[in-house]
Amino acid sequence: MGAQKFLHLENIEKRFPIPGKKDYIAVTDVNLEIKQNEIISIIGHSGCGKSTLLNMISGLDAQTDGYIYLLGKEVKGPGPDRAVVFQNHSLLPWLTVYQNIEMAVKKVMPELNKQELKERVEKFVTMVNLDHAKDKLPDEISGGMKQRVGIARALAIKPKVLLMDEPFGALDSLTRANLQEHLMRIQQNVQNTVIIITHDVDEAVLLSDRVIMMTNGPEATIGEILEVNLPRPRNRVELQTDPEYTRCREAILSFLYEKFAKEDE
Ligand SMILES: Nc1ncnc2c1ncn2[C@@H]1O[C@H](COP(=O)(O)OP(=O)(O)OP(=O)(O)O)[C@@H](O)[C@H]1O
Repeated sequence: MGAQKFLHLENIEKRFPIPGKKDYIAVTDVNLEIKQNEIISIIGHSGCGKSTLLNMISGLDAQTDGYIYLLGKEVKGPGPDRAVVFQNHSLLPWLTVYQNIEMAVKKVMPELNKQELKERVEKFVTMVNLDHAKDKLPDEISGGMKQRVGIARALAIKPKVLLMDEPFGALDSLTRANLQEHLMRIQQNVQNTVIIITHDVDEAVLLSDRVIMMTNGPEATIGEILEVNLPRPRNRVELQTDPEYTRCREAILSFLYEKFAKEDE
């Protein structure tokens, strides 16, 4: 028997029933193997099934055909081994930054004693540089800070896979760059497997080891997979003149705007 695969998607299909009509086949024939500690991004035009795919990996939705395995075990629903960060920070407004993270850790790691719990929460508050804001409520901090809390909360439960659905999509470009830096730095520390959905070509190249490019729906599937052979840590300014960066950017742009251009975007 070969080595166990980390995360494996096999012949995934998702159909949505449409009342009175034929089912809508959003994605089909998706086969993908994701390695441990790998950062991959999924890019494609609106409606190509990126969120659908992520929801199936998270277990929030079920595929209508095919299998998803995490470390050999079939994914059949949500679980703490897969944490999700959404575009709109889903923090509880009546809890402070600290308490939002604490609540998640308490739930997933009930075995921790008071001191261990405190240390764990503080470690992740510090990891996203929010020590100064730990007693603030979500309404009292900026959008970028809220998203950092979301990332800290997701990572604090020690997931095997971090799933991010356009996590920086709602932020201005400077805040977005700042969060990308946070994510890259954190990744160097915690070595998670990260799957990130993005519409942003530069973000995909900057962050990823591989970029998964989806064809347009209906019946969207993986069109091409691009390997990004850039060493880490990556510096966004230096990358601008790196031939590998340019090659990757051009490959994605050509896929999205030549091979699979979409008129209505
Ligand atoms: N519950 C549903 N019922 C019917 N069709 C659905 C449902 N959810 C999604 N779809 C359709 O499946 C396709 C894929 O949707 P999905 O949200 O995964 O795309 P996406 O690539 O994430 O889009 P965007 O980039 O705009 O967020 C779309 O055509 C969408 O309309």
